Amino acid sequence: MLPLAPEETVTPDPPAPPPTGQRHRAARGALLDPGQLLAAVPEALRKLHPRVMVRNPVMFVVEVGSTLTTVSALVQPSVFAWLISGWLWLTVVFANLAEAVAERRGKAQAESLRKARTGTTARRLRRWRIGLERFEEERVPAEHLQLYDFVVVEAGETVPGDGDVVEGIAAVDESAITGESAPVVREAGGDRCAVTGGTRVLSDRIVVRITSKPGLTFLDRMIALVEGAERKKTPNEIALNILLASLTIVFILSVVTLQPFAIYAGAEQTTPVLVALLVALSPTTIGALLSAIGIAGMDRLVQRNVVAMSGRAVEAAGDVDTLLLDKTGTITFGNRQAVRFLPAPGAGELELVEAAQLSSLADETPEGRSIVLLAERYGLRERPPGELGALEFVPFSAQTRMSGVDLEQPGAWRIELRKGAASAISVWVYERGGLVAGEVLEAADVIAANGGTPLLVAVHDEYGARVLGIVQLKDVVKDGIRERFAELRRMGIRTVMVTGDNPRTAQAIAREAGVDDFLAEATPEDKLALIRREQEGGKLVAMTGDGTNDAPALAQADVGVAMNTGTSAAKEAGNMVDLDSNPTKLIEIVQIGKQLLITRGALTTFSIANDVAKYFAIIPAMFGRAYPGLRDFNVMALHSPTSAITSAIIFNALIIVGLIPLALRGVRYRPSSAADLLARNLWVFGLGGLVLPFVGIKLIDLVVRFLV
Ligand SMILES: Nc1ncnc2c1ncn2[C@@H]1O[C@H](COP(=O)(O)OP(=O)(O)OP(=O)(O)O)[C@@H](O)[C@H]1O
Ligand SMILES: [K+]
Ligand SMILES: [Mg+2]
Repeated sequence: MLPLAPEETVTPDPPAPPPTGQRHRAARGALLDPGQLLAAVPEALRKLHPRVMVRNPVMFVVEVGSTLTTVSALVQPSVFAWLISGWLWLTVVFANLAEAVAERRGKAQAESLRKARTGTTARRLRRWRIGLERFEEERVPAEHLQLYDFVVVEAGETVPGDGDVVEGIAAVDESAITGESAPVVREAGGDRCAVTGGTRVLSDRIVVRITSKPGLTFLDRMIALVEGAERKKTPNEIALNILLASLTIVFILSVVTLQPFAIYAGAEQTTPVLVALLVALSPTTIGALLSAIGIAGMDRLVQRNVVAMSGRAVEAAGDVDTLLLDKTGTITFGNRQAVRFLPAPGAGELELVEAAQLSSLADETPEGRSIVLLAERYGLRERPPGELGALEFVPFSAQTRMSGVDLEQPGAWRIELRKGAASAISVWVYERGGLVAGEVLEAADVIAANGGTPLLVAVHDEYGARVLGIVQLKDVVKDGIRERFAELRRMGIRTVMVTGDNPRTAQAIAREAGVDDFLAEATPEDKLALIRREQEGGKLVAMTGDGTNDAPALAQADVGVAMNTGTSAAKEAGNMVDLDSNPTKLIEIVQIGKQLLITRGALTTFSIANDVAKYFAIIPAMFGRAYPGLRDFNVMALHSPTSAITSAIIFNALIIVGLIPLALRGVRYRPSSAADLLARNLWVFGLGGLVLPFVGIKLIDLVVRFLV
């Protein structure tokens, strides 16, 4: 037993940071603010360090080119050389700016999370003398808490670390972490026992057992994540980077080998011209925005209160083929309520109600609680346990699909009561020498076929084993869930509803909700097997879960979203945590992942199309004099060779800044199949990428012609 009222009175902690519910909104509004761009300039300049730049091969080449051009401008000064050199440096700075702006929001968020962490003092409990059940409080800085320490948290105080409530119940303000200002209830025992360090207790007093090691709390990990300290390139990003780097190498080779031909043709080119050609041809737009796109994708998840442990998980979410969704709580509202008692032939109604009530006394599931409530309407009150002899409760488990109680007056009588799934109870009764009447099973089937869940109530006593009747549980399919599944289908994603419920109920709900497939009477092992099967067929699988028995499946899934209220085992196993603990969030996560992939694809298409167009501006300008035939290609009718090249480079730099908002916000898209999206992207971003430079470079040329 744990300690009770402490003797000393303790002054509460310094006031916790103000609820940061506004945080997300404020950050979102600031996304496209030019002030944000300006504020990120110092960071963008710091990133010019070659050690940082080299991580981005395309932009590193531009930086080297800028240096060469600057040297050449110093040796052979001209307005043209200085213009090119200046704009090349700007190109690099703009690329860094994209990344810096993307990181800023995470940094701001990390800052506000840090405030929730610092300065918290813990009221740690210390056993006063070995063997005595007396405890003493001591105050220690939160960072010094060890695994398995016990701490007291009272109204007005900040929870000093992650842990499970072992005593008491409290309203907790989790806004510092979730941004959600409505308080939540956390209580000892059951599924809602987890509290997170940095949240604030609003009422009452709880004792918490710490479950995180110092420096490894959820808050610490979240700070590291949003700050990007742990950001590693994802396999897709690495692959794209290799592709971009190879393209750049090809262009370097072609530009370098161009010079001998140029000299032969009597059109020797200067360093600024060669570098400009290289930069114009290289995929600088996507090279500049790639990392910002990834950071922004993670950030969009954080805005929706989802913490992804890796960028890879976000990408996987965008590629998911199969979505596993729980029935109860995800597709339906999940508070399955008892609505009716149906006595079996030969059994009395009150007999059934009483058996159902007794078997639910210790059943903390929503189903169990609702049975006790419904029984009260029959005038049955909970009785003091002594009256019933010795009680032994049998808790509900997803494996047994039943729960109940054994009552015993040793030496006198013994009664076993069970309630549960029809199949499970039938077996239980049969094993004890009884048989379930056909009428009962028929009635159960009718309930199931209408989407309800029948629970059979059975007794085993001196007269043998028999079924007393049925409790009908009702659950309602969430509004709008059908439309969401239709959306997912348009994206080519298969939805599978997984439930411990019987196949009839499952089928009825599956049809009503419009999922593609369902798995009924599923145990956690079945879930794991289903994921493996899908993966063997080359599919990427996403799922949500909260229980400890979901942990293996969460670990196996390509995208495993753990609920924040769930057990620590589930949170460790998954690769994302939903702070709102809303299982339907999985659908949004998939959409965010898709948007990330689509944005990256669209901007890559745009970037490469763009470079093709620049080719037409620069090549005729370079060789127009040596090969008059090329002048026919000078479709843009630019003022002069130098003006053409300068305009192309200015356009190349400006397009990066122009696309930063799109990279951060993500390309807007409507759910549709991959093929449709590809076609649309080719049209919009491919064609747009081809045409835009012609217009842009021409316009810039109209100004630049007066300079060079
Ligand atoms: N508290 C309970 N006591 C006895 N039997 C129960 C209880 N709760 C559920 N059952 C029975 O066990 C079956 C399995 O329940 P379980 O919670 O594993 O799955 P579910 O809630 O139906 O589906 P999901 O996997 O979507 O949560 C239910 O269909 C019901 O017949
Ligand atoms: K380019
Ligand atoms: Mg359940």
